This record gives sequence, C-alpha cells and structure tokens, in this order.
Amino acid sequence: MTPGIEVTDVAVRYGDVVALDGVTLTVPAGRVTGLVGMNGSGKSTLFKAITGVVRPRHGTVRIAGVDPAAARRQGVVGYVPQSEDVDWSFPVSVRDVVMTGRYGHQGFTRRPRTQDRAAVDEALDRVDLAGLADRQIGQLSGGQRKRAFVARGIAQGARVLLLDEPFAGVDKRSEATIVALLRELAADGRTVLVSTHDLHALPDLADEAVLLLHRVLFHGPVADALAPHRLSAAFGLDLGPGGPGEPGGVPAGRVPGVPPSARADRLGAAAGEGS
Ligand SMILES: Nc1ncnc2c1ncn2[C@@H]1O[C@H](COP(=O)(O)OP(=O)(O)OP(=O)(O)O)[C@@H](O)[C@H]1O
Repeated sequence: MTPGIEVTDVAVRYGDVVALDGVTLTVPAGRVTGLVGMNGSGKSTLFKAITGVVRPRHGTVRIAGVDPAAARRQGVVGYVPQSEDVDWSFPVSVRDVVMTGRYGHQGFTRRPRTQDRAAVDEALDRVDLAGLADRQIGQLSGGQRKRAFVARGIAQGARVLLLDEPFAGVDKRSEATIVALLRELAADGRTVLVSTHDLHALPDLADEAVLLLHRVLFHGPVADALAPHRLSAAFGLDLGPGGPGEPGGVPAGRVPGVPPSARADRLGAAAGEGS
C-alpha cells in the first residue's frame, strides 16, 4: 500500500527561527497517527509543509505518492484548522463550508452541480450534521465545528486528513464522537494525522504517536510515546517517576504551559488550505 505521507529530511526556517530540522517521517494509510509536541515544536509548520503552504529549505514531502502541489490540485489532502485560525463570524452556513471541499470538482465557475450537492449531503450525514446544515458556522459547538471541517474533507474526497488540535475547546462527549469518526475514516483506508496537546486523549485516539520537537524524537506505539522519559524530552518537563496522571507524574490531560497559539486568519484563508 502507498504510504499516506512521506516526509524526508525536511528543514523549515522562518528567518533565524528553526521550525523543523531534518524531519523524516512516514505516516501510514489506514491508521490514526497522533502528532504530539509542545507549543512551538513545529506541528503546524509540519502541516504547512505537507499541504505545500510553506516550502522546505531542503527535503521532500510526498502525499499518496505525489508532491504537495499535485496533492493540492488533486484534492488529496483535507485540512481541519485550529479554531483560532478561523473567523467563526463569517456569514457562511455549515453547508457552504462543506461545499468549499467541492471547489476542485466544479471547474472555474464554481457553480455546484447535482453531484456536488449529493457529495455534501453525504458528508454531512457521515459526520451527523445533516440537521444543522443551514446554520451559520459560528452557531455550532466546538465539536460540531470540527466535524463540519471533517465533512469538508470527506466531500472533497480527501485520502489524507490533517487535524490541527481538534480537541481544543471541545467537551469530552464531543471529543469521543470525533475520535470514533476519525477511527472510522482511517478504517476506510484514509491517512489521519492529528496534532494534539491532549495526552489523555491519545490512547483512545491514535494507533501510533509521533513526538516532535523540531525533529522527530519518537515514532511508535502510543504506550511507548507516553513513557515519562520520552515526554520529558518532548516537553522539557520533569515529569517525576510516573507518567501523566500517575503518582508522581503531571496531572492527566493537558501538559501545563503549552496552550494552543492564538492566530486569527479569515475563514476563507483557512478553508483554502489543503483544498
Ligand atoms: N510565520 C512565522 N514567522 C516566524 N516564526 C514562525 C512563524 N510561524 C511559526 N514560527 C515559529 O516556528 C516555530 C514552530 O512553530 P509552529 O507554529 O509550527 O509550532 P506548533 O508546534 O504548531 O505550535 P502551536 O502548538 O502553538 O500551534 C516556533 O518557534 C514559532 O514561533
């Protein structure tokens, strides 16, 4: 089977800031992979390199066997942005957001055809949002908003789904719904790469985990990624003798001191990424 994403020796800098340095990683299709790292470790930059939004100084990225530009043209990658990257007051409905996933199928007139409407309805059904399709996107809960963007990826026909912090601002019940959905989408053969600070969510969410700190510190089974010495290296913390939530370890859940960054692009810009 073609690997979902192959990143080879990728380096990205912003001026003097080294965001990624020698990142080599193969993300398999048919599994959910968790991308874990502290604030500023390069997770969003890795997503941007995969979607072709930033061009690495050196190294290569292949998505389902093609380069990021071709993957973008072919609609191979679906991107679910961080909540902070979306203007939720933008006057568009949930259906409109999902329809942006069909742009690549519509030709330059961007006029939805019957098959586009059918694909959008099917995607909304799949994420259980059919009943909320005509609501303004900002009137959804945090978890529903994430599912709307997942539906956009499904409508697009994306074989690779990238989710940037999908559990930030989402309650536990919605989180469980999203985890179940992502597992189903991976079981269909898609590649699912999810960045998260939420170590508590990781065992249910992911089949494997990548620890990132500008380079890949570890890639393997989730249980091994959660070993205290590995988390300590990834987060620069003294976690004590136990792992997260264990005696002597940091409290279960979010790692302290690593809040999601606050960025505020327009919905249109976010919706354009990866589509
Ligand atoms: N546009 C930019 N210009 C300059 N530096 C940047 C830019 N974007 C990111 N950086 C820097 O690159 C490094 C990696 O940032 P990146 O956003 O990829 O990390 P992250 O792991 O996604 O963090 P977060 O959890 O906050 O989203 C950080 O040091 C960040 O300050």
